[in-house]
Amino acid sequence: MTSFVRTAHRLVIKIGSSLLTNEGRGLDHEAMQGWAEQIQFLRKTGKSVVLVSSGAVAEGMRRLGLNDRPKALHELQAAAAVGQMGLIQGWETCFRSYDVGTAQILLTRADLASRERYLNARSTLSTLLGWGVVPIINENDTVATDEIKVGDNDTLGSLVTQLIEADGLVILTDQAGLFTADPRKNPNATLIGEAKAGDPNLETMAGGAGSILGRGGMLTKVLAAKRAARSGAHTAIVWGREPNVLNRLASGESIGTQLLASLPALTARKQWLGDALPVRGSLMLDEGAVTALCQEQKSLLPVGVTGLQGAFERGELVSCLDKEGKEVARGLVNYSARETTKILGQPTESIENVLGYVDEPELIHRDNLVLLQG
Ligand SMILES: Nc1ncnc2c1ncn2[C@@H]1O[C@H](COP(=O)(O)OP(=O)(O)O)[C@@H](O)[C@H]1O
Ligand SMILES: N[C@@H](CCC(=O)OP(=O)(O)O)C(=O)O
Repeated sequence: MTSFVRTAHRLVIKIGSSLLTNEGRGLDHEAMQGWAEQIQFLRKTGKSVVLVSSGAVAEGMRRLGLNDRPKALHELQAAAAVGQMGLIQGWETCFRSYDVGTAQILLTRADLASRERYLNARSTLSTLLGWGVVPIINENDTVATDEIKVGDNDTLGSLVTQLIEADGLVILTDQAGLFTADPRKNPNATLIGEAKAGDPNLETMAGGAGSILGRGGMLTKVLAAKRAARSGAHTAIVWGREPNVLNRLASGESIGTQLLASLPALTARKQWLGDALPVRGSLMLDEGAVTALCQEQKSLLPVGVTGLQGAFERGELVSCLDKEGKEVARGLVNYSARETTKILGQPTESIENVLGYVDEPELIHRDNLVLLQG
């Protein structure tokens, strides 16, 4: 088993809060220096690296002397603002010692959901990489509210992987990798060396965060791998304190867990459509519609829809669910929820009779549809 990192050209490396802040005791400058040195080594071997760094809230809590994560949103946002200063200062100092420039990029889901801002972020990141600068990304926690936030940096890391079309995502965390169960709770859990990204069994093994510092736990990492795989990228989940972890991965040593992409990459627009936009509702599909979408590469017609949920508008993203409620696809819907309620189950020829007009013959056109296999 060889690590995919060896042949990757463009990598996103994500480092979690508890690793960075020494389990909340304060930024671990020595460890940061070690990762910066290894990233510099990777860059010297011709790889481009984008860093996704957590730790703003954890470091803010330490600087403010808070023992518990603030519950009030304004306090959480303020703590993140305090901690982000230390975080970026720390990274700047580490990379500066190797004469490498850094850039701070703070994003929210709203930035990624707007096609224009998404493309802007992409060209800024490409420009920085072209200049040999290491972009350091975090969520813009100081302005992020529930409606516009990504919520955890594993997800953000996978969105950035898609954004820059990286071929690998490396998640450094506080466990050796993905285990068959949370090793903090189950001492008999064993490490998974390699699996297929998107394998639904992985989601049942992965639990929540291990400490008050972490956000998503293993589940968000497994889901991040699934998303990254949609753009053809592989994911490694590894213990960040493993000596020389990044250099060893780059030399091909397989450490931790590798979740490998097995499907052809979606086009950049379809990745954006399926992952960056918020889902506004869902459509329940009959078996014929699921077959038409998943096996026959067809558009979704109203006749194959048996029900819906949500108050979506025309042009918004909706989930397509099979009879068991499993999401099989996502797409931009041509009719609002109000209109869809009236035409569901109807043949396309009846749309005009029922609504008095026809916007499009399909409920979701194939070009605006993303299949979610795996
Ligand atoms: N199946 C699993 N394998 C490994 N760790 C797991 C698993 N399920 C849950 N976890 C927990 O996930 C934690 C890592 O996630 P998290 O706390 O969010 O860290 P990070 O800050 O690195 O994102 C581990 O400390 C562990 O307790
Ligand atoms: N944006 C937040 C990090 C959120 C997060 O996902 O944390 P983690 O699970 O430790 O990667 C912060 O900087 O505190």
